[in-house]
Amino acid sequence: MLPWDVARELAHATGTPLKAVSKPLSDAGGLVLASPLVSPMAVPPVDRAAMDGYAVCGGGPWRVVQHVGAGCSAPVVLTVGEACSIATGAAVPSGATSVVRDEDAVLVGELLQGPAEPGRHIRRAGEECQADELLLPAGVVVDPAVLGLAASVGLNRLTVIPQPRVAAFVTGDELVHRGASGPGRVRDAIGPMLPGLITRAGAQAGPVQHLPDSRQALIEALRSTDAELILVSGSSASGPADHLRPALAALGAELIVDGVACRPGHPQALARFDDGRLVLGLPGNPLAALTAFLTLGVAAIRRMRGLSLPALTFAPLPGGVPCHPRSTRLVPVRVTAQGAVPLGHGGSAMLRGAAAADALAVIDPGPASAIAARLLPLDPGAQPWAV
Ligand SMILES: Nc1nc2c(c(=O)[nH]1)N[C@H]1C(S)=C(S)[C@@H](COP(=O)(O)OP(=O)(O)OC[C@H]3O[C@@H](n4cnc5c(N)ncnc54)[C@H](O)[C@@H]3O)O[C@H]1N2
Ligand code: MOO
Repeated sequence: MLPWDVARELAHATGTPLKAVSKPLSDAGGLVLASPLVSPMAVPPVDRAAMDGYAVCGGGPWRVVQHVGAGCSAPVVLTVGEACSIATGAAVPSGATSVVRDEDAVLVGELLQGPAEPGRHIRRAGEECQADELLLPAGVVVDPAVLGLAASVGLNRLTVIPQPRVAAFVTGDELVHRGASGPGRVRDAIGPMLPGLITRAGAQAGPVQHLPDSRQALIEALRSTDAELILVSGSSASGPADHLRPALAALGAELIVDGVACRPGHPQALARFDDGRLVLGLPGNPLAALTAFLTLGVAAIRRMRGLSLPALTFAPLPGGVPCHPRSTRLVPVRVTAQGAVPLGHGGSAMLRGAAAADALAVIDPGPASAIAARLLPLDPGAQPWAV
């Protein structure tokens, strides 16, 4: 049974970043830069007007000689005493010393007057970046602003790490997928959570497949997929219907994490096949499955995506939360301006607390109560935050 932090770091270390590929910008969103983003050109490439108005040369008054639209590429030259009307973003004519905004411009006949400090309202060539300048290091998530930046420096493609593929097998003869639980029937609450968790963690979710409680069926399922990460729920303990560890042993997988000292979620397991595929065992109790995915699953996926394991930020726990003497407690909390407030309903078979929560408070083992805790976001796509 490994301490929670050790298990999480081990899961991260066990993942292997996928091989970098080149993708058009339209397919690169959400992936991680595999190489630094370097601008191939100076931006802006030429001096541009920052306002709609008039480009002027020297002191006023000026005679308006022509118009320069944003898409105008013909060379325009101004000499002292001349002006041309200009649109925001248009290249300023050579000779222009300033731009007078429309609202500051006074036009009397063909003569223009207005304030014209040298350089005013002109975006200088190279002001945002120079050619060959490093803009972002490898390891940054390509979010919308990164896509826009890449486009604005003239790139059509990015070198990125593709999404890992995640297969999901939900086991349990007692499970039903429609209608109510009852004697001998338990409504599957893990299957509906997995696609969103996988997607929000930045991976590609295959269909959730349901398996009977059969060692052979599990062995065949594990053999059948080439996904980089395979989730198996509901076979993690040591009962007669819990086939995960025997199936992994039969297939020669290496058990990397065999239980984690946390509550809920202690029977979780992580194993690796010779070909590098990882298997994550999610305990059958639904909150335990969720905590296991957020602990080991997110850590392994982040490494496969080329991301580090973020340090979690602390928040105060008003009133304190009792520690467990030996295990890390994972407690559903809502993050407020006053700190992280436990919501109750955090038993391992319940999702009511988690569904209303923003995060799990990570309560380190100890003899008494914790007055602050790290926060593990319930949304695996969220950044850890502080209050
Ligand atoms: N002798 C021991 N028994 C148990 C231990 C233990 O250490 N020794 N650990 C308990 C804990 S903690 C957990 S968590 C579970 C883990 O069990 P499994 O991963 O083997 O899962 P099951 O036994 O199949 O199911 C446990 C529980 O969860 C319900 N379940 C299963 N799958 C789903 C699902 N998809 N949706 C909703 N509920 C599900 C299942 O019906 C059981 O009630 O083991 C404890 N026992
Ligand atoms: O640890 Mo179990 O995973 O509490 O429900």
